[in-house]
Amino acid sequence: MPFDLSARLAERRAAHLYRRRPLLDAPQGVRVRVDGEELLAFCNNDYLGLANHPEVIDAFVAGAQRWGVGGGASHLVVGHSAPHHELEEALAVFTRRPRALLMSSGYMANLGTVTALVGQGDTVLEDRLNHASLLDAGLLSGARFSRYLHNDPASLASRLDKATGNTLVVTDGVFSMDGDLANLQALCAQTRQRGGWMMVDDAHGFGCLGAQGGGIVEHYGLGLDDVPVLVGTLGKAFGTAGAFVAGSEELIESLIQFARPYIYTTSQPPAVACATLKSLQLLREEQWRRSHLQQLIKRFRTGAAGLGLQLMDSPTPIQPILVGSSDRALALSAALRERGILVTPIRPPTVPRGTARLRVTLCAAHSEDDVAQLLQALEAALAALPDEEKSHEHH
Ligand SMILES: Cc1ncc(COP(=O)(O)O)c(C=O)c1O
Repeated sequence: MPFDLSARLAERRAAHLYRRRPLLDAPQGVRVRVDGEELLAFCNNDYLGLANHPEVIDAFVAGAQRWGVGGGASHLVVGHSAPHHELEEALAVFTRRPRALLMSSGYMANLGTVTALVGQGDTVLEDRLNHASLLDAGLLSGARFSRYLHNDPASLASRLDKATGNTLVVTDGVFSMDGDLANLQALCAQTRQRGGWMMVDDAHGFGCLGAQGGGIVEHYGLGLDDVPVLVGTLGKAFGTAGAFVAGSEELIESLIQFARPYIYTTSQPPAVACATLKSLQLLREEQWRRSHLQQLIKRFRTGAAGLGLQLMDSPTPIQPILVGSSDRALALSAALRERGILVTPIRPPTVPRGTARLRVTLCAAHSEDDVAQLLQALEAALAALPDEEKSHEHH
């Protein structure tokens, strides 16, 4: 009997780490039907409310009529179509980089970029709280792989001093499970000083940070020399699907030549690129989405602090409530659900042990009333938890 899968599954269940998939029976949005229940949701990454925007849907439908459905081949064979190309040009303008390359997902963009840039004899240094796709990419690359303390330029500097070969420093722009920003100015300065290259995955910053939604590099005013490798994803604030890498002409040409997850996969449906072109336009032009989101973030943080909840240092729509143990996170999420609110618990190994949390995400499609409803439900849910479940301490 080579595989004892049932023992592995039982172990996961016993540790309160078993995952199940809520079944969504509605378009993505603020009011959804999940597992047969109508719920007010605070857990998707559709930060600007574009996933279900009528103009984005129209662009997608018109794109399918004009270009068909399937990409049909990989980009290097005959799958690179005019909408993909147009989107790449628009993304280069948007990111103020010479070029951009469209990828099928953020996971693949990260895997493809890191593995194309470093290999045996090189070094890859990552924030210890980076997204799983970046950590997997570092391991797969075959380069010497080391993780520095979260957002700590001194910890990065000591590793840079020991680095060999080409050195790639990799960080999330906005940390996906905490919502805090990378300390990019200091990290970039250390990296440049010691001849490394900085790669930023700004999956959660694009659309939300910066006056024009240009993400963390716009927020800090960082150029190509500071961040030569910039990754963004299109399934979050853009509301569609896919990802991109932006940088120099040479970087993009190198990825086309060497990034295996780019080369050996079918291109995304061209209609998705048509939809993304429309959502990019809305994301840039409709500034009110970002300012409304900022209002909601302020309202939530003030209310949650008033309830004594342990928040994180986050100026972004990702507003986790630290709970501690996995069973407490599950209990609080269930208590909210009984009150008509959906907030998913996040448990190890997605976050470090003892830091299970409810990852509240806010979205421009929420109203102030929705946030007030969430706060009321949180107050009632906390009061209803059994005594041992009430502590807000960080275990
Ligand atoms: C920081 C970060 N990078 C990359 C990804 C992966 O992007 P995608 O969903 O497009 O694969 C995610 C989440 O999905 C993320 O949070």
